[in-house]
Amino acid sequence: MAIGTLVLIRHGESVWNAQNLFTGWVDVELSEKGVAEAARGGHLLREANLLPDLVHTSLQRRAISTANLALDAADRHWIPVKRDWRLNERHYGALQGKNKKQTLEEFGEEQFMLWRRSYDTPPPPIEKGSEFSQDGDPRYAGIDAPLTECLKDVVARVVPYWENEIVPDLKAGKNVLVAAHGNSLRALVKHLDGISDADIAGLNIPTGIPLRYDLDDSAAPTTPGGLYLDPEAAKIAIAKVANQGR
Ligand SMILES: O=C(O)[C@@H](CO)OP(=O)(O)O
Repeated sequence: MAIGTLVLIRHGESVWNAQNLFTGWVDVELSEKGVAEAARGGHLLREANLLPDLVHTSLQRRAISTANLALDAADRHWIPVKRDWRLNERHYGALQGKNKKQTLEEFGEEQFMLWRRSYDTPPPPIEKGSEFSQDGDPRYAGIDAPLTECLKDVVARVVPYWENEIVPDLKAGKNVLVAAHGNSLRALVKHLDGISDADIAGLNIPTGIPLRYDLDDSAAPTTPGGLYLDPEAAKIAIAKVANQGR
């Protein structure tokens, strides 16, 4: 059986993306623009005749809503869904809820970029019980939820999920949509494309634009980097993510 096609989609713009706040595990909703981006993502899937048979999402509203809106627009709202915390955004520790521009001004460019894009430097841990902490959230009952994460920590949870949960669906011939987050998708793309720990700092994922990966029988990409369904819009949106905080 031919292996299915993989499509990754980062959620549409969230209300905290619009306000330039570190978000992580805080469960914010899509902005109006994000709702439109998600629906457009679904139209792009339909135009490309890239219809998912199955969707994987995180446990966070912005990814779940994006999947629902995109699949609705593609007339695939009825497909099976699997959700898992391992596709969640990177936990941003004590930075959750903080403004990116103010953080840059307060701590300087070097520290800001270390926290935001270095592979193995996590932000300080969030204090349990503080305003933007997730302790007591029933969706994380039974897991050892992180209090902060660097990208390396995200790779350590996303890659096993990819291997054990997503690859078997692809190998069963299903086209799989993964609706997730900037940093959980950076972790997955790092693994798929074999990007080095240093080079991954320069990779950013735009909101709401489907990224197609055709795979060989071992689920390795045949086109490194995949193909955005709207490459021009992706280029502009990638630069916008890279420049957040400035
Ligand atoms: O705030 C976050 O959770 C992420 C994604 O929006 O931000 P960044 O791109 O700065 O890692």
